[in-house]
Amino acid sequence: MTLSIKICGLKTLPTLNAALDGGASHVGFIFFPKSPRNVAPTDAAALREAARGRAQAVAVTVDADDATLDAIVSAMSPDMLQLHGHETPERVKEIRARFGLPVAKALSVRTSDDLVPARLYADIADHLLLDAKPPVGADLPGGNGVTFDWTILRDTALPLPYFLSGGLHPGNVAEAIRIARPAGIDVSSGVESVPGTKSIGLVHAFLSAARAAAKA
Ligand SMILES: O=C(O)c1ccccc1N[C@@H]1O[C@H](COP(=O)(O)O)[C@@H](O)[C@H]1O
Repeated sequence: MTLSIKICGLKTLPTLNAALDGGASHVGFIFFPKSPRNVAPTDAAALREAARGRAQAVAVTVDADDATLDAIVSAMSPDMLQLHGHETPERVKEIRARFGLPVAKALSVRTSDDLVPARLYADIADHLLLDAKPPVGADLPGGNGVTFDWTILRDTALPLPYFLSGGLHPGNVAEAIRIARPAGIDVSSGVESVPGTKSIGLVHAFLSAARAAAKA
């Protein structure tokens, strides 16, 4: 199986290079001012250039309006958009048509009921991204380091390939892959030393654990 591996919330060249050298297929940049991983479009553009030809650059946004998306897309030309808010199927369709880019729609998951809306995005998004529901009172819709019960994915046929995310780290990614068999995995806080600061050692450990599990 070819597993896509996304390292998200990158802000610096050394950590981007760790992700690229370790074999990440996707690198993610967060455009959400409340996040400790937020980057300015111009900074993301420089990182994106460094990744060009080596990994897909993903712009992560949360209920962004057209002007915000225009600024991000024109500054850094992402390969993919990750919509991590409450974007409706109509809004996802509009964004995909406006930019002509593949879209991953994030869904917040706690129980199998939370997978039901996936069908609404079947002909509209290119991928799903299944993240755990944020804890009550959390400031962020993602990047909270929370897992959900991966076994619910065994009994549910989803209409699109999906990235599994939420609370993954070097110590649990192999089990997550074994249970869920996702098309891709995505990590942010699980490869950080403190929120917003990636650890090169953890990035390498995550990538090698994920690559080994994908081969098993
Ligand atoms: O990481 C963030 O700060 C963030 C902010 C706003 C939307 C999404 C965000 N990150 C995404 O959250 C998931 C899971 O993160 P974690 O591994 O549990 O920390 C991941 O898909 C990130 O792309």
